[in-house]
Amino acid sequence: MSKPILELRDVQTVVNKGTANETTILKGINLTINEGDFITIVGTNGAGKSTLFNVIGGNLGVDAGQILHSGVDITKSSEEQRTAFLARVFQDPKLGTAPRMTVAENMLLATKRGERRHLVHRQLKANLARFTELAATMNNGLEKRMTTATGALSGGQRQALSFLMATLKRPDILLLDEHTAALDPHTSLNLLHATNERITHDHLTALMITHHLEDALTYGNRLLVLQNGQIKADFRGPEKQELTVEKLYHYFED
Ligand SMILES: Nc1ncnc2c1ncn2[C@@H]1O[C@H](COP(=O)(O)OP(=O)(O)OP(=O)(O)O)[C@@H](O)[C@H]1O
Repeated sequence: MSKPILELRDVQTVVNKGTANETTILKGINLTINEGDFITIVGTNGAGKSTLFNVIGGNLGVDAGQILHSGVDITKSSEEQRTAFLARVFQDPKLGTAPRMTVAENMLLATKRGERRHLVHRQLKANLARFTELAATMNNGLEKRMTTATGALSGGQRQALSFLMATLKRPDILLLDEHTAALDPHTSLNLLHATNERITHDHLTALMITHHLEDALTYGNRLLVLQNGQIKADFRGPEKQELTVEKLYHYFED
């Protein structure tokens, strides 16, 4: 049986505390994520999806409740500490890569996620063949640009690189925050296929926020609907397989 890799127990997050704008964003989130879960997350604008990733990633503190990683309480641990076991890919292709460094240099840095990082050129040479092979799995010509500065890549190639970097050193938890939303339909589909391949092949545990209901249905073994800071539905296995866009769409109606 799969083991819980991440647990959120009655997590609440309040912003603008003590002011007239005080708002509770996450209103008691209870969530157990098992090893190998690939969870897609949908919900209306402002439902709290990115905030959920922020509290998991440690970018935002919690005001009540607990977060556990493999049974260990990490509620108070910093964002930096969590990078040892967690990786995140954002919507913006510019985030997650160093623009002046080459593709290969960025990949080398990514192998040291969660450690003190510095580039050793000897290691670059030793890893180049492996990095090139990995880049080729992205199916977008990234492997031909290993010595190109990342800032000169297309948005699709840069986002593919961000994804590769997030998974190069196996994370216990991979957070995908609308990571294909800024890409054109073809490039987006290509990255989604590559994402699914990597998650399935490496048995990664991943959470993926998307506004595309078809994608939320197609990928993963679980689907969460977030509404107004709460988990409104949690579909798994056969229940998820039987879901349709029409049924899911009801959650978006007033
Ligand atoms: N640091 C913050 N300070 C004040 N309000 C915040 C903060 N972070 C999030 N919010 C508010 O909390 C609510 C949830 O935001 P969040 O970005 O998590 O929603 P979302 O589901 O990711 O939305 P979208 O689909 O538009 O990306 C929004 O109303 C947002 O304005």
